[in-house]
Amino acid sequence: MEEVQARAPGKIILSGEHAVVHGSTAVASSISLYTYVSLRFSTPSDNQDLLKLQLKDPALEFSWPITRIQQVLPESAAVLSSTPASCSVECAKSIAALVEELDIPEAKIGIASGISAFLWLYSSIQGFKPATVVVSSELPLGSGLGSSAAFCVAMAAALLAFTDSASLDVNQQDWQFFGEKELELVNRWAFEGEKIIHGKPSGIDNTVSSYGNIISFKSGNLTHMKSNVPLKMLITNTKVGRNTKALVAGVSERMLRHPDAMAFVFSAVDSISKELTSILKSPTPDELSVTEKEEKIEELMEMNQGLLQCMGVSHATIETVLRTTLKYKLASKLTGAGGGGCVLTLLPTLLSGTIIDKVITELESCGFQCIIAEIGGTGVEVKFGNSSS
Ligand SMILES: Nc1ncnc2c1ncn2[C@@H]1O[C@H](COP(=O)(O)OP(=O)(O)OP(=O)(O)O)[C@@H](O)[C@H]1O
Ligand SMILES: C[C@@](O)(CCO)CC(=O)[O-]
Ligand SMILES: [Mg+2]
Repeated sequence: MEEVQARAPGKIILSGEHAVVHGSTAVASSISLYTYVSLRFSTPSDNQDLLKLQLKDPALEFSWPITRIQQVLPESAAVLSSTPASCSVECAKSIAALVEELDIPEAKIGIASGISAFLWLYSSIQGFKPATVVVSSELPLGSGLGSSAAFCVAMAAALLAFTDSASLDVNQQDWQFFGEKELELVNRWAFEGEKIIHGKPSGIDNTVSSYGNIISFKSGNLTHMKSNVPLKMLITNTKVGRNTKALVAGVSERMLRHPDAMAFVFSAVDSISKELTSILKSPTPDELSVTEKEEKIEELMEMNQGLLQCMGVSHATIETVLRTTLKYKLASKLTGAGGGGCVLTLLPTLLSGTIIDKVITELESCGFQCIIAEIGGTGVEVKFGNSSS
């Protein structure tokens, strides 16, 4: 049987987005919303030499003759699946040519980077085999919940599942995790995909999607942790689309214009993330200390949001969410790249359901979409057999 499914979670960044690209510490958590990738290799009875890609979320399908891909991407055949490699500038140009041939509708042109990442990962890990790949997601795309990372992690997992690098039980029909060494390989390949979509990613998004739970991350070094505080977050999607690559580039340009001031901003974010890490890791003996910790976390979120405004990545709709939740004495901060997208609001343990309902009603009356997702769930998993099972 030559079919496998992979699923990888989205994420929220509790502190440190953007600054993490410049070497500060960041704290991120997986959330229980997943992207699914199914991979089925063609058999001789299929009698076709196409690589097919079905993207359920933008409702688009594409296919390429394998010979066309081989003609355009000969060098990727030299890449070993056990040695993640970046897509070279020449290769990126070749892939761009393949993607331009697709005539993607202008309104959905943002998915071009995802298709490019797919072509690089597929040809590098699996070479030139006819297959059908289907992608679907519970995550809003381009909203700050790590949809690109979940896409790349689930894709890398499905592609590696059939290689010698993966120590998996192909006869097991249930969801299963990779071994530690293989999971690192999935994460490193996903990072190569994120580079194509994000431009200059820090690696925190694909790492928390690969490993799950909560991580403290600084320049590739990570600390895995489970929160000793029962963090309950309201996620408000402003539904303002934006592009992480452009927002990350904008912060780098501001840093070049104001190097000293921005260095202090990044350093302050580093301190906030380190304090948040120690709060989350410290034991919580009783309810009082939970409330005390929640108050500290709220203050850190508020301070981080102020620094994100310094970086120029807030947005009018994000400010509307901040003002609305502040009326109820709740702390909020953007999560992910900002510029629209999603905003986190901490819901303290002692907050009444009535207040939560009022906040959600007011936010949704602004046209926003609110979800309360469990945070700190599992990382990437794979399941052999067809996706209907
Ligand atoms: N399910 C999917 N199907 C197809 N393409 C996807 C999917 N999920 C993500 N992508 C690709 O990733 C892009 C969105 O990535 P982007 O980094 O801009 O947003 P995000 O990852 O949701 O937010 P953030 O990086 O701030 O967490 C899409 O435009 C598309 O190219
Ligand atoms: C904005 C950013 O810090 C997080 C995006 O979710 C980019 C990155 O770290 O790759
Ligand atoms: Mg992304």
